[in-house]
Amino acid sequence: MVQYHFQNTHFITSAPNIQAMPEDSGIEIAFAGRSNAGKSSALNTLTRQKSLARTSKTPGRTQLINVFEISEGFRLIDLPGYGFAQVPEEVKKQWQKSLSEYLQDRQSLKGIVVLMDIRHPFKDTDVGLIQWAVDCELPVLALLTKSDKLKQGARKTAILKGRETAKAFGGNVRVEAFSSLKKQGLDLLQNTLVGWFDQHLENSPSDPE
Ligand SMILES: Nc1nc2c(ncn2[C@@H]2O[C@H](COP(=O)(O)OP(=O)(O)OP(=O)(O)O)[C@@H](O)[C@H]2O)c(=O)[nH]1
Ligand SMILES: [Mg+2]
Repeated sequence: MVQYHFQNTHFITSAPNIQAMPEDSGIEIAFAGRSNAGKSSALNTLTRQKSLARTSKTPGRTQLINVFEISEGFRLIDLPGYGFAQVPEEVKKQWQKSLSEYLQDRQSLKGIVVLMDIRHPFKDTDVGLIQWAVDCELPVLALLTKSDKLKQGARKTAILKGRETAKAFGGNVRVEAFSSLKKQGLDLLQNTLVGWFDQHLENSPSDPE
């Protein structure tokens, strides 16, 4: 059985496009979501590292495809955030292009964590991304982030509403609350990724050992 030591995750590269990424083999799980949703923070929480992925109060911090490796052949990808208006049009175009190329062409992509602020989840682009992943038969973990920003009652309501929304996608979409600040949902995130990794190892034993 493979042990995944998330705390050993290290930075590999920041790629402007998929050509600049490591060889397309092994298993990759991508963290996607709107700018400022908490993708980089979630990666840091998952890997128990303060500043593995750069976080920022300013939306649009992650403009490149950041590649991290847990161990050989097991990678986590911090994708550029979408949906942030205050970026020059040219820059925006370039990074949306690298994002869609990555999602469409990357063979090693085996699961997507879609992060959405619990206070305003399931915006059009989120919905489009989740539906796309479901259509490609990729499993999706939808994390409602910054759950510490809501009181318990409102948090529960948001989760239930999110799960109701997720039913419409018709695929393997799980919705859970997450807080990097409070470490809420951390075990769930970790266990889900381990499940995805293990499933792919079972299906293709020639993949990484
Ligand atoms: N209260 C609270 N704030 C959070 C949490 N997670 C992230 N934040 C804050 O939200 C802001 C954005 O976080 P990032 O992790 O940089 O967001 P991102 O999705 O990587 O953003 P881009 O790289 O711009 O796409 C930062 O100010 C974080 O401190 C959380 O669980 N709770
Ligand atoms: Mg980021």
